Amino acid sequence: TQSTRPQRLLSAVQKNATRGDPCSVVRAIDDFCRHKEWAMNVGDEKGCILDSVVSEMNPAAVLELGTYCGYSTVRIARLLPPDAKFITLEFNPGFAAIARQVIAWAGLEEKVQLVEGASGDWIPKIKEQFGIKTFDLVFLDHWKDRYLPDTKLMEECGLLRKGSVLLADNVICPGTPDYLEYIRSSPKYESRYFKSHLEYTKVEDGLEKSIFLG
Ligand SMILES: Nc1ncnc2c1ncn2CCOCCNC(=O)c1cc(-c2ccc(F)cc2)cc(O)c1O
Ligand SMILES: [Mg+2]
Repeated sequence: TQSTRPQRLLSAVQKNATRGDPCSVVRAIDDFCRHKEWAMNVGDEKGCILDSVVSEMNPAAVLELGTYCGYSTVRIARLLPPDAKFITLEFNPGFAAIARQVIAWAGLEEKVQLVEGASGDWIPKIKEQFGIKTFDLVFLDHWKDRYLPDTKLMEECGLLRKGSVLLADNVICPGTPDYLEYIRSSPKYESRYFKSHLEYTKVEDGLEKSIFLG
């Protein structure tokens, strides 16, 4: 039977990366996506911006919306302090199955809780299910038309505190116009755009970093 692109990406990790070495897993995925098959990981260029945001925050509680193959999950988890809580939500069971194996190859399965399901269904249940009060950092990288409704949902569910950071991928390509309009005009957020490129291409894209002011 035909393999899927995520399966071929996992094979490239298992072939070229060292078990237990997150950086080699990140490098193997970037090499595969740059030289073999493009895939919608945040990539190396935007990944460096993600790394700097995570490192400067040293977050105790992180939420990722949209795991895909686990590339950004590994990038984030490798930088977290030992007892940090990190939840990543993936809707697609096929993607989730691959991501679990990529995260395990990096040796980070203890640091990440991968939950399968839709963000809109899970966000209201996170507090009770995982004993999390608020998130210090949320990385939005799922359906682009879910960024805005899910941000409002996180506000309503009290998952954000003064100083919580939302970091949104793809605000230019594919684009999240309603989210950008809301977050940049809302008095509840202080936003900044980090100009970059769509992963593995010369097309413009960027990350929007927004601090919740409470
Ligand atoms: N827990 C959840 N709840 C709800 N929905 C969920 C979910 N978990 C997953 N999903 C479903 C959506 O997951 C994938 C979303 N990501 C993208 O679509 C994406 C697309 C491009 C892209 C594609 C083609 C181009 F030509 C140019 C750019 C680039 C990117 O960097 C992207 O991130
Ligand atoms: Mg993305």
